[in-house]
Amino acid sequence: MMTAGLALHTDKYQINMMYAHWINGSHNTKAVFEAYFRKLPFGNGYAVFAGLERIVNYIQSLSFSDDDIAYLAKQEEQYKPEFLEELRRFRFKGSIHAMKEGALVFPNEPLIRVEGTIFETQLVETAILNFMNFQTLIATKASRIRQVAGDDTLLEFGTRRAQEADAAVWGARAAYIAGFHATSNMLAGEKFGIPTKGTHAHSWVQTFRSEQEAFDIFAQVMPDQVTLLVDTFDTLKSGIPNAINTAKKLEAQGKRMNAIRLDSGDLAYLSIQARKMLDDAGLDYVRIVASNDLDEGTILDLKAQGAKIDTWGVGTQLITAADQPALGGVYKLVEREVDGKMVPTIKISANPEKVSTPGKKEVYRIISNGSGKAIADYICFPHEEMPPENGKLKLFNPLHPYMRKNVKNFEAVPMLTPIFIQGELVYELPQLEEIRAYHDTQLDQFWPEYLRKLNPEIYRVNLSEEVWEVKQRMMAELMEHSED
Ligand SMILES: Nc1ncnc2c1ncn2[C@@H]1O[C@H](COP(=O)(O)OP(=O)(O)OP(=O)(O)O)[C@@H](O)[C@H]1O
Ligand SMILES: O=P(O)(O)OC[C@H]1O[C@H](OP(=O)(O)OP(=O)(O)O)[C@H](O)[C@@H]1O
Ligand SMILES: O=C(O)c1cccnc1
Repeated sequence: MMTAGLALHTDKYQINMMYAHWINGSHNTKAVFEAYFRKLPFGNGYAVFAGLERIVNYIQSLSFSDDDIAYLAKQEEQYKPEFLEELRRFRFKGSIHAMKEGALVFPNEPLIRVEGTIFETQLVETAILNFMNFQTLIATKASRIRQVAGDDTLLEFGTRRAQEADAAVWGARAAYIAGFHATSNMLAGEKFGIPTKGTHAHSWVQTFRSEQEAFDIFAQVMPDQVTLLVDTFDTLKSGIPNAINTAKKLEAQGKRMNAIRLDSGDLAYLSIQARKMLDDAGLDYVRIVASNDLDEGTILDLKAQGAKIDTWGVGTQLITAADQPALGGVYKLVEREVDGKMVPTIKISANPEKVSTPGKKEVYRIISNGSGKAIADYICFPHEEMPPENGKLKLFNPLHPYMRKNVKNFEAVPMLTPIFIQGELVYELPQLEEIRAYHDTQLDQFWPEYLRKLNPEIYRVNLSEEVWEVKQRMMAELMEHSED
């Protein structure tokens, strides 16, 4: 498990740029970077921001150990010893603003803003993107699964097929933020306080002379918690009848079996049959858990088929975000120091969508006072007054001029929260339950058309006129220069 000692969890080019800045004497030049993604994953209408706690842990313990320095000293770049001494003294002294975990977030808005020297802001790029991209991706995937599952219980079962330990543990946390109810991963339970749940494997049944014996023994050990896996031999002919026998034996002791688990075959048909068999035996309280490569599509389909499943165990498809295994979040320089003053900077691309938006920016969520619902996200410079003095806000999309809207009677909620100010942690990390509750209030702030899984409405993310003008001016200037 990767814990402390993540200073070298960065790409070599960051160290090389730090070195070149140091040689050049420009390493203390101030810089502002913003992290954002350009495209929502899974065709969803929103993403669920996650990763901040890991980022905070990382920044707080960011220092180069003796081993790190020794390793750097061996590189073919032959970094000078004085540079390595500089790294040995290194502490992050910059400022970080970020969305809160559980926030609904949208393309092209800054999710994390990092300010400091070019030296420190460059170093942290790789790890910040790594944590933000993965955890936001899994939280968003979990949110989609939660939508189709309605009020059913969702268990995260992915560890054995996750892309290694960190992904399993932090992925379990991301899934919990977005509405999963428990995880099978005990370390995630211990570390974060996520409720843990477990049934048993086929091997439990296989180690006994009979399925009945296996069920009875397991049920005696933890009677009220027990969930019996019924598909080792024949679900309808042996698994469910044996589970019913066990449940009856428990009843005779005044105890109640929790559930059965189906893990193969036609889960719609089998769950309907199982429900009937359990109900006919007077066991209407015994619930039905299903697992087996479940995903949002299969769950939706199973529900449409009338499956009688109360609890869904979801592993591989969730923890690997199998239908889109990466979120393409980027970290772009938006301001740099020139002669002691901060000036906006832009990155041009042949693809207009990839042109970065210059200048350090704030994000406001514009909430209608009438409906309490979000109207748009509004990106402006920190010096721009929000809400404007006249109380009116012009929302415009210069690429689609017909999409103009004037809003009055709104609240402008600042979305970027101070996390570190000049190296000091100023944010109290919320309890996981608070994050989960915050996520629910976030969902409540959006009309259903933005939340639906299929072909959601595109939520507005608008630039202020000033930001737009600066961007246009800088693009035009660069074009002029390139024509020379
Ligand atoms: N009624 C159903 N409608 C749609 N999908 C289903 C239904 N029942 C099960 N599934 C899904 O179909 C897939 C079936 O997987 P698979 O072909 O491996 O069969 P299996 O029953 O698991 O067989 P095995 O016994 O070999 O494990 C799983 O992803 C499962 O969730
Ligand atoms: O299918 P997933 O969504 O990834 O969910 C987790 C799966 O992992 C287990 O199977 P596995 O064959 O690994 O072990 P078992 O012997 O306990 O069935 C479990 O029975 C589920 O089928
Ligand atoms: O508890 C379970 O049933 C479980 C846990 C992990 C993976 N599959 C199933």
